Amino acid sequence: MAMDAVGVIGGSGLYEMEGLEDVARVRLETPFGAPSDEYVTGMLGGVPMVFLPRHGRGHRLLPSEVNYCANIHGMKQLGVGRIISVSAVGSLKESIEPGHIVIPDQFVDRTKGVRRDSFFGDGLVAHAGFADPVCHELSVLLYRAALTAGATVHRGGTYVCMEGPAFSTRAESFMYRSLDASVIGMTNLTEAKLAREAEICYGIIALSTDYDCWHETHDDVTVEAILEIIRRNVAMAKSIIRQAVTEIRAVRNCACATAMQYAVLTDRSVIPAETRRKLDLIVGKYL
Ligand SMILES: CSC[C@H]1O[C@H](OP(=O)(O)O)[C@H](O)[C@@H]1O
Ligand SMILES: Nc1ncnc2[nH]cnc12
Repeated sequence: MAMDAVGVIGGSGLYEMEGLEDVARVRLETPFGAPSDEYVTGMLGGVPMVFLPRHGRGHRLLPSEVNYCANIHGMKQLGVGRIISVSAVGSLKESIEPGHIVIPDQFVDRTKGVRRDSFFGDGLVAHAGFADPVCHELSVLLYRAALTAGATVHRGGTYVCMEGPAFSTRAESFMYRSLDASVIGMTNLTEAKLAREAEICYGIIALSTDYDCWHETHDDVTVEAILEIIRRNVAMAKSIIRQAVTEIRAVRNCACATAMQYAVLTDRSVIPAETRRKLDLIVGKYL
């Protein structure tokens, strides 16, 4: 059996992935609309890879405007079994300094229902288990790869996913700290939910770029400061990916691949034909 591809979703500051062989650009349509940009497919150390810049090339899409459903559906169409997200995050802990890497394993949802975060609806009800929202095996792999690549890396932690686009108020930032959350960003929770529904493993390389606005002796977050830290650390993120890919196994042994096996509630006889068609790639095998 051919190996599943590894998808990389590049966040702020990561719009291209160099070093792939046999590169092709693929423009896809999905039943959920258009993805953020063309996918780039290629090979890395013998592993099939698919890259997509989350906000589009040129960073054109707000976190709330990204069509996450289309992005994940496109990854599924291209045979992706694991997604590595690369993201910029604000730090909510003193010990997570700008320039450090975090591999988050939990989320707090502060999105506002503006963005679509489920493939389901339109006559088909399903509830995915999301107690452990990222793939443990993939996260361990990313943690080890980050150590090998020479990063200062924090294993685990809670990612607060806010709606944006404005950054947090100081009161909000203090509130997230009181929850013992580790980092804050605007994108990853939505992707993790959809990846779970699509039975794709999801793991995060989060680059700490700032101390948000809670720190007494560091400046409040600005885009300029974020971009400067990303510029200095983007090579590290790419080297973590390259390292991780060399150790990825052909077969997935985690629960992600069968996550939706018992998730569909709707009586099969009442699912509208159009909805069946739309969701065929996601849960067709269970209907
Ligand atoms: C660059 S400012 C805030 C922006 O950066 C993060 O993006 P991504 O998660 O795609 O790396 C954050 O979530 C915001 O979208
Ligand atoms: N402080 C912050 N808040 C939200 N998203 C971010 N991305 C990077 N830094 C951030």
